[in-house]
Amino acid sequence: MWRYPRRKIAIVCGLFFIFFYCFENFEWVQHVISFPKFDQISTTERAGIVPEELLGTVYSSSDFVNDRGIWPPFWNCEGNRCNITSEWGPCYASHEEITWSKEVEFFTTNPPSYTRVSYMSKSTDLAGLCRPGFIIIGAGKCGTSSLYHYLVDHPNVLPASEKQIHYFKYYAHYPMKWYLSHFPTTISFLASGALMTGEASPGYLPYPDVAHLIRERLKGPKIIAVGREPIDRAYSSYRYNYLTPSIEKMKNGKVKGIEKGQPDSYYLDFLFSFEDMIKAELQVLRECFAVDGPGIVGAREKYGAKTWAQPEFQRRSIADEPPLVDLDGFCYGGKVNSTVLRKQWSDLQTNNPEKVIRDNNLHLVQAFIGRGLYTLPLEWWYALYPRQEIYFICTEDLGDQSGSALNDLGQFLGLPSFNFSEVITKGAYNVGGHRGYDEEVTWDMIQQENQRASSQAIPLSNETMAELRAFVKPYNERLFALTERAVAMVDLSEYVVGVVLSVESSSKGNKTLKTCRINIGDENNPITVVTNAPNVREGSRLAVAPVGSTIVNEEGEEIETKKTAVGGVMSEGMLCDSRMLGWSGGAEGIAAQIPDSVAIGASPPSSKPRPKEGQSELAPVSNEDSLFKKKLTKEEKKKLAEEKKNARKAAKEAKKEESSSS
Ligand SMILES: Nc1ncnc2c1ncn2[C@@H]1O[C@H](COP(=O)(O)OS(=O)(=O)O)[C@@H](OP(=O)(O)O)[C@H]1O
Repeated sequence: MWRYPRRKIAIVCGLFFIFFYCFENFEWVQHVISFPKFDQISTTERAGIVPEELLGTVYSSSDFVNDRGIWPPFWNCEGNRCNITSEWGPCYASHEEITWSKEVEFFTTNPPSYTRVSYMSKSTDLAGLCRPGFIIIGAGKCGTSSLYHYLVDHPNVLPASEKQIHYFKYYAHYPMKWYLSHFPTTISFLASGALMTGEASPGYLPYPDVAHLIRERLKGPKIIAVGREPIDRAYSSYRYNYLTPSIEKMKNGKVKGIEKGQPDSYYLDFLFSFEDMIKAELQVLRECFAVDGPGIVGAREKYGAKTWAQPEFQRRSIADEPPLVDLDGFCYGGKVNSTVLRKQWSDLQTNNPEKVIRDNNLHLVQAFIGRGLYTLPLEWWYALYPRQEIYFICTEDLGDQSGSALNDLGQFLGLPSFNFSEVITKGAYNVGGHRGYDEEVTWDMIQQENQRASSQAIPLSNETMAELRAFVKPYNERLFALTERAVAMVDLSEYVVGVVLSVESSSKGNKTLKTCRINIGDENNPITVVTNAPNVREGSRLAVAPVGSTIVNEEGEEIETKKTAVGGVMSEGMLCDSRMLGWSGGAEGIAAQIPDSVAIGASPPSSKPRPKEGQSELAPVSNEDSLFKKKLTKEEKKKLAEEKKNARKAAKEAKKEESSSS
């Protein structure tokens, strides 16, 4: 038997390899090995734990309902009582007897505990495990790590054992018990007074079958999606998924023929530029989205007849809405983690043999733009989930240090109010291509990094940038129609920093207008801008959108700034508020203040400068109507007029009724 030990070892290793390959790649093998099917999983019949016992200890009855009267998901409660049978709140009852005083004491001084369950486990007993109350589904590189960490800092939210579990994408054939073992146990939930837990797997968003699986298996968690200006997202992904790991690989001598241990810049010659990759991807996407392109045809063929997708296909064809697209499934070479390079990139590689495209994570490296067309995957999610169960948040709002965006999200989740500002001001996670979802960087460091021009500017030629912007625009508009949130690009290069030389105030009706002479670079030819921003005075350094520059309104539409008469004076541009600059924080209609360190005539900085210690940032907000106020579209104006008319009619009728009854 052991005469040829090397051969034997090779055979055993080969068999192992074949087994794992088949197991990972062929569903039928997984069936033969037979993990319990989801519907075979029983909920435990054991008696639950009475939370009333805990009221006044770790829980208080007000924890169960927030200021807007919303219950956290899964809490089977009514009034002040929770219904305890086999399940309690988000958890399955534990088999263990719980001594509350001991447990409470233990969990106030210890982190939450997790049950370790092997993915080979055949047990269907979910006793002692809890389900997620929220799932952050992506998109990747949109701040999902920060959002997850901000949320789990809420005193009533417990973290999962890791940020991204990716169960529904990669491991859905493992038992449900394995998935739930990534969340804190029932005991730690109860003893810590937690109301929910959750996870953030950016790989969920792009896949229609993941949307369906989560809906089918969990029935309850709130879905949170994050979107960022698509070109920023694409560049972040280029750095994180391509540039940084490829340089690391070459630096460590893992690429044959390339010298190791050189400075980063040395390796750039061996890598494709952002421009190269974007051009190739634009071609792929154009082909894929053609009327009979694979994104549309593939989606129809794969999902058109599925019971859960069919109604949406039908609805869209009757309503004459754009067809559903399966971008990741059919535009980038098929399967996730596929090593298939689409023709456009393999051509690039053939023509530039000295350059490399890494062969792992190809699905991310090929989808820099695609992953930012958020509306395409989200349209599947919105078709499968009731609107009130999905929340879309913009990355640009995540850094709002007042915490208001997070407070709104907390309300949506049904959490008691919490000052998220304290958590956000500490910093952000996974910044600037740093690897590691749990790595926090302070805002000061982020600002320093942003100020280094090289890390800021997106390296695209003007033509490619314009082409890319035009390409993503209709998808941003579709996203706005779906979610009412805009992720439009702000091109700061068209705006200039100016200093106010003089201000003249005048009244127009109940508005106070200020006519400002502003030096935007040519001291002898200042421009005139009329504004009603309350925080403008002589010497203010501000950002100006001059005539000819583009502004993006709240609907995501681009409008060219024109010379316009305001209060009888010709205004040669407008002042920018934070939203126009894409800065987080800062009230609407308040002119963004630029620090003295930014030269007159230069473009404004891409993130909001932090005020110096003790320096008040802005003048008080005025209640006056603002020049920056949202411009209504024709339809919106019509709708508003109709609503006002109906309200007047209703008021009249009510009055009539009142007088006839008296
Ligand atoms: N609070 C806040 N505000 C604005 N932007 C933020 C915030 N937190 C994280 N980020 C930026 O998001 C990028 C990381 O996203 P993810 O954590 O989703 O990345 S990952 O997909 O999990 O790898 C990463 O982008 P880049 O720095 O451009 O790479 C982060 O800087």
